Amino acid sequence: MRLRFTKMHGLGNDFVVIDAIRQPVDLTPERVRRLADRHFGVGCDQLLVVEEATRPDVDFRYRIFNADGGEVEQCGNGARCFVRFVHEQGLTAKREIRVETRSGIIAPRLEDDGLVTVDMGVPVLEAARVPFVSDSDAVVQPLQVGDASVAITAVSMGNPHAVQVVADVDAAPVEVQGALIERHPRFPARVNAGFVQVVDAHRIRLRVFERGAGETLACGTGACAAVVTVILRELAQSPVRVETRGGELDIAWGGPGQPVLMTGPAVTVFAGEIDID
Ligand SMILES: N[C@@H](CCC[C@H](N)C(=O)O)C(=O)O
Repeated sequence: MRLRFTKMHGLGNDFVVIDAIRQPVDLTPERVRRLADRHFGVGCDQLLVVEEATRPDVDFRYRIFNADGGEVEQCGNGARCFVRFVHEQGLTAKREIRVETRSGIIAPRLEDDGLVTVDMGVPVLEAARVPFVSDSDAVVQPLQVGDASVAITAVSMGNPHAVQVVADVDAAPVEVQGALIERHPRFPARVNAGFVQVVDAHRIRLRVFERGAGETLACGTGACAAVVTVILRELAQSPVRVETRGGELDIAWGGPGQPVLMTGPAVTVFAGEIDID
């Protein structure tokens, strides 16, 4: 199978984007892993597939696969790249679009300055399985990770995140602890592990060990989950600028029951074709 693809990134979280509207695409987990391979394929953290909508009230369907081949529910940096892709490819002229994902509909908007704002939906506090909680036990929970007991907030942004607050994100044991948290029995579907340092009421620093991809330079849904966490823990207030190793994102959240708005860049790097068996 010969596939046309576009390589994109959002703050260094990189993607292979495939148009499945204008070419036949048949992906298996093995093919995803080969495309994502940085030595034998194109290389990416996630593969994004753009498809026709399956319902009349949305413009497109968008599917997300981690580098390990697993299909997942949501991807924030990918959502921004998705909008830039459908514009650059002439698939739509709309600046505000509605997109089906595995975890529901999101609404990204291409701004006049080229940045993209995405309504990422209402976060859910996993411990309580409700979007509105006042119970602090549900906000901060102990998790035994190897020899350490860490205090996590389990937030779903459509996909799962376990966020902990650390004193210094550069010194945080992201690789070692992130890998243990990703596969912790508390999260049967595995989880993205976030490490957040509060700089001041409107600025945090973040690293994320992503499920199915390892540590990435930035994670959009991770940034949303981190902001929800620090606001619920009363360590910060909306809006919050999130510093990642790949750059900065702006996140606004009005509190429980409200959607999270994420604004940041999306960049096209190159396009190509690849033969994949
Ligand atoms: N990098 C993404 C998240 C991609 C999916 C994640 N690894 C998961 O398994 O849930 C983002 O920008 O949100």
